[in-house]
Amino acid sequence: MKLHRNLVFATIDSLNQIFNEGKQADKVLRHTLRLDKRWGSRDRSFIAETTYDIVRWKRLYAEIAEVREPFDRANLFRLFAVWATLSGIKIPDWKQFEDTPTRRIKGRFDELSKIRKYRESIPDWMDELGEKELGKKWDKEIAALNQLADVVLRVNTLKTTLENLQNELADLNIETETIPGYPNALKLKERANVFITDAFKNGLFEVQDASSQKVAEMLDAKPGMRVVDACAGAGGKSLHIATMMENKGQLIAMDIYENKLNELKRRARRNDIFNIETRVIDSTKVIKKLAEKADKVLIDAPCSGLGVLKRNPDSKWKLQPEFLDSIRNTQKELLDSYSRMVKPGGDLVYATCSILPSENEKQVKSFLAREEGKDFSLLKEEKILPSKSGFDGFYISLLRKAEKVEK
Ligand SMILES: C[S@@+](CC[C@H](N)C(=O)[O-])C[C@H]1O[C@@H](n2cnc3c(N)ncnc32)[C@H](O)[C@@H]1O
Repeated sequence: MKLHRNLVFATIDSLNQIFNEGKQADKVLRHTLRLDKRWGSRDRSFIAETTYDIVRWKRLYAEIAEVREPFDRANLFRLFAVWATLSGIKIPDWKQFEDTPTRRIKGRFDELSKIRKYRESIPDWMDELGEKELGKKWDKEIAALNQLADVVLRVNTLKTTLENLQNELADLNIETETIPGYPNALKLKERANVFITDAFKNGLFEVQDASSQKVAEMLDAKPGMRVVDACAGAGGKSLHIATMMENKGQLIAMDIYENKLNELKRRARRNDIFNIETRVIDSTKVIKKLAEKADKVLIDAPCSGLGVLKRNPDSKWKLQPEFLDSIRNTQKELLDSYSRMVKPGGDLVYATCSILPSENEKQVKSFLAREEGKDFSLLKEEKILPSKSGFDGFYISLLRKAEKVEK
């Protein structure tokens, strides 16, 4: 592969914004990829994939290159040279790459690969936490979380069928395959920008990881029910739930951020979904008003996001251990407070995109032992491990509230 100067420079500029200006990788790339109209899809893939690779392997590459943060431009080129050398790409004779020690890079790689926190390129605290919570399993999970995520679509069954969508995409040379056990999912055989297709613009599918598609399935909302999606965000799960409800009944989508709910409404319109009502949680009244009124409540809780590192490798560097303590506290509060919306005999689904027991089964266990959870019992739980599923790491549990006994 020949390296092109403008693509390498665009990659270096993106890295500078992510590492030195604290910007989010996906936002930076969205902006960078719009900068030059002459770039074709291969050029864009090069910039995006290389940037993500260097973000993912930042600690390992920095250790190999013997550079420390904050990275100046020369250091960013050194990280790039490590990436290129380890990818088997010939380093060009540009002045930025003068004296690149190719042999030393390979030697340092072999040496550092013996130590997990370098091999998997993660902060010390994350490595310690993973081992403490998952023991021997951590090795496999963190390795799986460093693999590139597949692109998975969820078919909008209100507007098309899996077969029709598969054919429509195939006509555009976007080949997909079904995934056994995931009835509405299609996996792209090769990465492609599906967002520019008419099928996407017409709401025939959403991009949603296979594990995430299991959440609405566990909730199993039926047409005509009243359902609350209490942490709906931009509505990834809400859209799926509303689709399963066939637009019949009421889905109340809540979040503390109005802008996320506005995005949800936009997506709902594209999907031809009409039974979602949004509510901003700006006081406890919003929850109280719905006390014991919902057939089903989903708490897709804010979490560490450790299960989705494949997709967001920069969160390895943005996450802080103190955030984890506070988020566990939030999860506990949400379970205690939002579970009150479930009517007797109704269901509560608690889910996270984390693989840490302290955010998952331990939260549920202590909820069931508290006064607030005394009427609930655990019916099912699924711990989706990235090493086994090949998709994101998730935790999903189904709790049922007891019927009221007449006295
Ligand atoms: C895991 S994300 C939800 C993702 C969303 N359900 C989806 O499928 O796209 C967690 C959401 O919880 C929201 N959140 C944080 N604190 C909250 C609170 N106290 N009450 C309700 N939502 C909250 C966040 O804004 C975020 O959108």
